[in-house]
Amino acid sequence: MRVLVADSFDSSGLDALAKAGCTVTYRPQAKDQALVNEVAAAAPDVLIVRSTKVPEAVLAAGPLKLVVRAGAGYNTIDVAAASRLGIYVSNCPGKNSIAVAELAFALIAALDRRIADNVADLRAGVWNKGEYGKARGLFGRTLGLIGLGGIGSAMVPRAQAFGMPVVAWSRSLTDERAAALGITRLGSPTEVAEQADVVSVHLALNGETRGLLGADFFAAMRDGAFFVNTSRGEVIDQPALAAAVRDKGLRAGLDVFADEPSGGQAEFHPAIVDLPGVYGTHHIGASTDQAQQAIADEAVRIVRVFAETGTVPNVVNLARHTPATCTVVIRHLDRPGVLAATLDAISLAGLNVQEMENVVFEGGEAAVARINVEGSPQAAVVEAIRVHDNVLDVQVIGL
Ligand SMILES: NC(=O)c1ccc[n+]([C@@H]2O[C@H](COP(=O)([O-])OP(=O)(O)OC[C@H]3O[C@@H](n4cnc5c(N)ncnc54)[C@H](O)[C@@H]3O)[C@@H](O)[C@H]2O)c1
Ligand SMILES: O=C(O)[C@H](O)COP(=O)(O)O
Repeated sequence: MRVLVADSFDSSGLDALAKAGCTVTYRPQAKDQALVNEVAAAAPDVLIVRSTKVPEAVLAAGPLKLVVRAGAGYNTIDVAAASRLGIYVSNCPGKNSIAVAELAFALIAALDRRIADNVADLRAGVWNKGEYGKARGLFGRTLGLIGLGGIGSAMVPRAQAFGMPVVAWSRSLTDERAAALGITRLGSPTEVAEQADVVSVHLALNGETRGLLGADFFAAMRDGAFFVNTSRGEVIDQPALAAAVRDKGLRAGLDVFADEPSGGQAEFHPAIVDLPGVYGTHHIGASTDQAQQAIADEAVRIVRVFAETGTVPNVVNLARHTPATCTVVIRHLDRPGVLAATLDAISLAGLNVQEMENVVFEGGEAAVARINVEGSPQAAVVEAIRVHDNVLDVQVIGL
């Protein structure tokens, strides 16, 4: 299996891929047209990336079968194009959650004590205990979480260790899960904004979450509250946040920015980072040795399973629902030609097969095929399948 790795990747992962028999091309700097050229030249089966953008031109440049996002968020991959081209997209869910939660807490503590300003003043020869001695402290202040997936969940025990009550909004959070976690479930992001002293955002970026937190959300936040975003810059309306920083004394810790560079070094100067009270970091949430090792292990596991079984762990772009309207269940003797004849009958009837499986009973004498089709097989089609010498029984179940 040929694997192109187009981002920095833990060396243990490169070694493990080679040990698994993969031919590995490592091009951590390949971006844009250079990446298109690398895919065309290396003809990889698998592309592994971190934040490197994977547009349709990259997907179409070679015989790719699988793109592995060595991380959590896959918004930088044109998933719709991958789906059209029949290319799997997988990610490594949960493997960097602790690292990101650690950074979010580092930002929260840094905002409270204004650590970055402390450091800058001291380096400039200014001693100012009078000013920097004014901090409210975190104990007893409420943390509001928006999104309670891998990272949001990792925030909860950390907040509890700091003595911070937690309120949260997440589309799938139930009262039962909230009670089990020892947190309070709220009904909307705005309610979180109203009730929290510190808000931390942990949403995936997609069509529904882009720009989700705008002027109304920041208007609902408490004066002087803290806002931390380690998810994606595009989830928030950055000018609205900047206005809230200026007008109501919000402090913000931002690890991610709209239109940030996808590589390790570049010119980049978003206006918001110049505001007093805003601490920006360089999209480093996942960048700990521990997290990158765990990510590499998972990316290698995905490639190995794919190479060894043809199935792919953690796929994010399989259809959740197909247009199938019924399942044709064929109990048959496990002989060559049964499935071919069945599919011929289905095809001749103009029915479109959506999904299928065939399971074999112990001993290998008999098997059952389940074929989900779009459309209703007429009695004649069912009979055409049933008359095959090795078919025992045919049943049609509506979906
Ligand atoms: N700063 C970093 O280095 C860093 C590292 C890892 C992840 N991230 C970002 O953080 C995000 C969250 O990571 P995670 O590991 O917790 O992912 P996750 O998939 O476990 O959680 C995603 C959360 O987003 C919510 N969500 C998704 N679509 C939604 C929608 N349409 N409406 C409402 N809620 C929706 C989910 O319900 C879930 O709560 C990632 O998608 C990624 O963008 C950043
Ligand atoms: O979604 C992720 O996993 C993070 O944003 C990490 O991005 P990175 O791999 O480019 O550091």
